[in-house]
Formats: sequence, structure tokens, C-alpha cells
Amino acid sequence: MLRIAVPNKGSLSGPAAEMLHEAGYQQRRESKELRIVDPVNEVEFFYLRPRDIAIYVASGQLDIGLTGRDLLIDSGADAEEILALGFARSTFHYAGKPGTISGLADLAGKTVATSYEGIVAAHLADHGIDASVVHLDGAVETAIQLGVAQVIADVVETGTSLRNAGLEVVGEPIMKSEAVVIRRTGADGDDPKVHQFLRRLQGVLVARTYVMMDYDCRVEQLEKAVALTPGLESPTVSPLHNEGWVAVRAMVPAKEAQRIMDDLYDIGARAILTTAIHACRL
Ligand SMILES: Nc1ncnc2c1ncn2[C@@H]1O[C@H](COP(=O)(O)OP(=O)(O)OP(=O)(O)O)[C@@H](O)[C@H]1O
Ligand SMILES: O=P(O)(O)OC[C@H]1O[C@H](OP(=O)(O)OP(=O)(O)O)[C@H](O)[C@@H]1O
Ligand SMILES: [Mg+2]
Repeated sequence: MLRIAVPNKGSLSGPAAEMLHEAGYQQRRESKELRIVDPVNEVEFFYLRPRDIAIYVASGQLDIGLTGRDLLIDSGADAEEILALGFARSTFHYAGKPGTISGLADLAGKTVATSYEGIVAAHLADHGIDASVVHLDGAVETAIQLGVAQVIADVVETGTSLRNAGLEVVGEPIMKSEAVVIRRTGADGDDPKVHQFLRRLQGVLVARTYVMMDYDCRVEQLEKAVALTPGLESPTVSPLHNEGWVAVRAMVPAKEAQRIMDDLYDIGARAILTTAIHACRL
């Protein structure tokens, strides 16, 4: 049975459960459940604090885990990222009161408040900056106003929390994060159960990113049409009953679907339809 760690709370928890559900796995019905077995798929899910997931996976007791890239790196645990999942996207930044800190060098001698001590200590050391780090569990934006630190280092998504606290980012992002699948460093890379799990999640990612496009066009326009919709391998082209016309079917990126439909229409394609993809194995 494959043993998988899933975030039990916070920003990762809802989207992770949704993705697993879309991939055909049974998920818990109540937020208090800490472990469930999906007997059909032979998977056991452990609902753990997102911060602890890399530690459990590194211990070898759990085969894989879903967590944030920043949490993985912060933990320093012996685990590695094997698939990026595209949700819980964020950047990690230093921030301070406007006009007080203009660049990294100004951090010297300051106190930095953060929930991600591992990332911050390593970043400061890499840049040869001598600053203190104070660990706070959350709401670190308030640390400056309350005099616990002169600088913070925290997750930024929309920037609303920083703006509300009257702070602005300092310098370039320390890192970019998103939800990721992890396994123990050097774990058996050929485990077929792990591969099947990853293929299912990749199928969800593709189904979320692409739509299926169908249209009819005249044979003379086919090369131009295919250039607009090259598909993943190559589009399917079938003859229509009316001579001189073909039907074309190809996957296209969902974000570009409307523009591609306009371009196809302009070159004479008609009956252009897009449909959602519910599941996929590439
Ligand atoms: N506002 C946000 N937008 C996107 N991702 C976020 C946001 N806040 C946290 N994350 C990401 O979620 C992960 C942290 O999850 P975690 O559950 O520990 O924190 P949280 O969502 O801040 O929850 P809590 O504050 O309740 O502990 C990290 O990978 C982080 O980058
Ligand atoms: O840029 P934004 O869209 O405002 O998002 C970033 C904020 O979201 C998270 O906070 P959360 O709500 O999880 O509270 P916390 O600080 O207590 O973790 C993070 O720690 C930032 O404070
Ligand atoms: Mg938080």
C-alpha cells in the first residue's frame, strides 16, 4: 500500500484534497480525520501539518508527500521535489517599512522575523550578512510595528498583507514556491505505485491546463490550421462527407483557446468547438 502525506490545514490543504479527488482518490470526509485508507487504489493517506510532511517523508515511513517547496527547503529534511503541482503559488520576500531598508546590505545588524528560519538563515549566510533571526509562528507582518524586528521575511501572494501592515518588499524574491510532491532523497525511483500516482496527478494538471478543440476546415487551409493547433503529438484529421473539407481535433492550452478560435475562424475554419478534458494520461 502506498503511504502518502497530505496537508491537514492551511493554504495547501483544500487544493491538495481537491486535486487528489480529481485524480480518483478517496479523501477524508471530516477535517478531524488524521488517516484514511483508499482500498480500491491501495493508498493510505496521512493528514499531517504541512511543516512536518518533509520530515515524515525523509524518515522513510511515508513514501511520498504533498507540501510547499518553501516548507521542504525550510525543513532541511532529506527529501526531494519530484513534481510541481501549480497551486499555492507564492514568493518569499524580505520586507520592511518604506525608506528604512533599500537593499540586502541594509539587513546587516538587523533582526529579521520569520516563520521560515531555515530559508532565511541560509540566505543570509550565502550573502555574508550578519543579522539575527527571530522565529514567529505567523502574522509576522505585525512584528515590525510591535518592535520585535526591523525586517520580516515572509510568504507574499497578492501583497495585501504587506500593504495592510504598511510594509514594502526589499530586493529580489528569496524564492518562488508552489505545492510539490516530494519523496525521500535517493528513494527507489522505479516504484511502479509511485509512478502511477504521479501519472494520475500529471493527468489532472493536463486536464486543468488544456481543452479539446474540434473544427472543420477546407483542405486548402489545413496546413495553416494545423500550425495554429499543433496538438501534443499531432492533430487528428478526418475526412468529412462533403469533399474538400476535413474535421480536425487537437488539444490546445485553455488560456489560448479564445485567441486560437478567432484565428481559426479568420482562416475559414467553422463549427469550432472547445470541450473540457476531465482526465488524461499522456
Ligand atoms: N496567501 C498564500 N497564498 C499562496 N500560498 C500560500 C499563502 N500562504 C501560505 N502559502 C503557502 O502555503 C504553504 C504554507 O502552508 P501552511 O499551511 O503552513 O501555512 P498557511 O497557509 O499560512 O496556514 P497557517 O497560517 O494556518 O498555518 C507554503 O508553501 C506557502 O508558500
Ligand atoms: O500576499 P497575501 O495575499 O496577503 O498572502 C500572504 C500572506 O498569507 C499568509 O498568511 P496567513 O493568512 O496564512 O497567516 P499567517 O501569517 O498567520 O500564516 C502569509 O504568511 C502572508 O502573511
Ligand atoms: Mg500562514
